[in-house]
Amino acid sequence: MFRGILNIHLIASTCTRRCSSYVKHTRYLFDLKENDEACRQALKSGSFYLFHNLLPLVRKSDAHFSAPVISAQELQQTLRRHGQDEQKIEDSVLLSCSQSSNAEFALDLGWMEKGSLEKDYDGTFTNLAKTLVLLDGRNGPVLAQAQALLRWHETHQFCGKTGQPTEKNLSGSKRVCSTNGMVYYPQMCPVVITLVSYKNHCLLARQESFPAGMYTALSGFCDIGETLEETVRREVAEEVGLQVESVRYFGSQHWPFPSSSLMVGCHATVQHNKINVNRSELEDARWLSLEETEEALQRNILLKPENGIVPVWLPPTWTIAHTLIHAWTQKQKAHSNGE
Ligand SMILES: NC(=O)C1=CN([C@@H]2O[C@H](COP(=O)(O)OP(=O)(O)OC[C@H]3O[C@@H](n4cnc5c(N)ncnc54)[C@H](O)[C@@H]3O)[C@@H](O)[C@H]2O)C=CC1
Ligand SMILES: [Mg+2]
Repeated sequence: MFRGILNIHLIASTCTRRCSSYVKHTRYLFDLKENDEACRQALKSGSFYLFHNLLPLVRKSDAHFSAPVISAQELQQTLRRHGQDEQKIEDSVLLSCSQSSNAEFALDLGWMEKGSLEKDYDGTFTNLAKTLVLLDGRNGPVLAQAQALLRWHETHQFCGKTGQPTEKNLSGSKRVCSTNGMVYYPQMCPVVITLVSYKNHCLLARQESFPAGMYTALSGFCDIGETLEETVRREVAEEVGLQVESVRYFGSQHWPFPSSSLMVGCHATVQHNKINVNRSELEDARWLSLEETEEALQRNILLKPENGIVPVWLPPTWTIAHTLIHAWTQKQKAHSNGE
């Protein structure tokens, strides 16, 4: 009894500590977003992810990529060494801040010479679409966020109404029209990603542009006026000719392609398994058994062909596609164990 109460007390105090540090950290981030002076101070001691014309700086080791984090001091030295104005650091956009209140930014050095920057930082500015699935841990989501935000700023330099320049606030959380004061905020397109299942099989598909052997769940952009459930039903009907029976929300993730999307993951069941693949949208779609899906989950990187065929592999563990498919296998196993 005493132990039980102690445990509850410990859980409650750990939660209070964690919750209060979360709140503190969130309030600090809010201040950096809104207050130019606070952000200017944070830029002096922050950490930076570097880009060159929207290509992130990465370092390769074996088959994996990681993104180097550059300190404000290192970045200032680089700018000085190349005879550049240190004020250019203020072109950065704020990404987040660590628990120790160290702010993280992204900066596009597209106006500088690419080769010499790569030499300075012992890395390469690489196509994110090609490296994203090879990035581990936190690197994938952070570069996805950074590229999407930098791209939004690059493509929103003028007001859509007056045609006059817009100005970035220091953190990059908005742009304001220099003449009519209209405020623009970074935007994301809602996209549904749906794992369709029928009994103990799930449906995976691929587009021609995917790396060889990579399959994933069905996805599609929401049309204006649609609910998420309506998008799920329409996309499944359009892409594989099936009628959805039930839809269940699973989770979400930001995705940087083609510009910036909010991926909304759903599970859906269908009434029968006879698919009619729309070849203008998909190269292939196929039902995988629980065992086949579990094997595919173990492979989350492009593999060498076996007898001329690349085995089915799935996006990496940190993607919504992977977690959606993994959750389905867990549920199937629990179901077959009678849980
Ligand atoms: N994070 C993840 O795990 C996954 C992410 N995705 C992402 O989902 C996104 C959408 O998937 P798709 O099957 O290609 O969508 P889709 O099935 O809706 O087809 C794409 C087409 O939709 C049209 N479209 C409508 N609204 C659009 C908009 N706002 N932006 C761009 N095109 C629009 C265009 O004609 C485009 O060619 C892709 O960007 C893809 O990278 C896809 C699978 C897994
Ligand atoms: Mg699609």
